[in-house]
Amino acid sequence: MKLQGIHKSYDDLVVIEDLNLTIEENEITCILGPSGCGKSTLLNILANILKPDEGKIHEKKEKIGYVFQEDRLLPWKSVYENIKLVNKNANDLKIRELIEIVGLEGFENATPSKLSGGMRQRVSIARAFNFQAEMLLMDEPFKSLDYDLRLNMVNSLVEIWNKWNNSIVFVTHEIDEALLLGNKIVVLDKNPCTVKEIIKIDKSQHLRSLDSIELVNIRGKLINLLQGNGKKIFKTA
Ligand SMILES: Nc1ncnc2c1ncn2[C@@H]1O[C@H](COP(=O)(O)OP(=O)(O)OP(=O)(O)O)[C@@H](O)[C@H]1O
Repeated sequence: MKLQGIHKSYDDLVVIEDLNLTIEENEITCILGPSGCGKSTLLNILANILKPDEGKIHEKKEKIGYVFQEDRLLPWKSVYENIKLVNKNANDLKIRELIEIVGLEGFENATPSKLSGGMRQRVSIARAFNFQAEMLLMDEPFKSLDYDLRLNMVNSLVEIWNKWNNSIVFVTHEIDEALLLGNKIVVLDKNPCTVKEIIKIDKSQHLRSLDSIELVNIRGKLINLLQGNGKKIFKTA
C-alpha cells in the first residue's frame, strides 16, 4: 500500500502534510512519533476510516484488522468465543493454536472480567490474527501495560507474526517496542506530521537483543530524531 502526498487537517489545524509512505507486504512497519503528532489520524487514513484532504492511496487493502489501545472484547463472551467471532469459519485447531501462542491455554472459557489487562490484550491480538486481515493496524496496543509485560507481549506478537506473516502497521511511542518489532521504523515529525526518517532493520525479530550494538546505535539515533518538535501550524484564511 502506498500513500502519496497525503494532507489532512481538522478545521484549521494542519495535522498531516505531504506524507509519503509505502507499507510493504509481510513486514512489520513501526510508526514512531511524539504524542499528538498524528499517528492515529494516519492509521485511520490507512484503515479507510478517514479520507485525506489531498493525496493518493495506491494498492488499497480491503480486509484490514485494527487492534486498539483498549481490548474491545465482548464482556459476555469467553476467550474462545471472542477470538472465534471475527472468523466463524476458523477451525477449532487454529483457534486453540492462537490461544496457545498468546499463552492463554486453560483460559478458553473465561470471560474478560476474569482476566488481567495484559491477558485481555492477548485475546485481542489472537482475535486480530484470526480475522486474517491483509493488513493489521495496531494503535499502541500495549500502552496500558508495564515495561516487562510489554516486552512479553512483543515476544508473543513476534511469534504469532512469524507464523502468519501479514503486513502489520504498529504505532507506538516506545522506542524499544519499535526496535524489537520493526522491519522498518518510520519516524514521524510533529506539527505537521511528515516522515522524518525511515530506518530498516534486516535482522529477524527472533535474533534481536536490545543490548546488541546494532540496536543500541539505532536507539541513539531514534532518540535524537524524536527530540525537538515543531510548533502547531494553522491554515491562514
Ligand atoms: N476529530 C478530531 N477533530 C479535531 N482535532 C483532532 C481530531 N482528531 C485528532 N485531532 C488533533 O489532531 C492532532 C493529531 O491527533 P492524533 O490522535 O492523530 O495524534 P496521535 O499521534 O495519535 O496522538 P497520541 O500519541 O496522543 O495517541 C492532535 O492535535 C489532535 O488534538
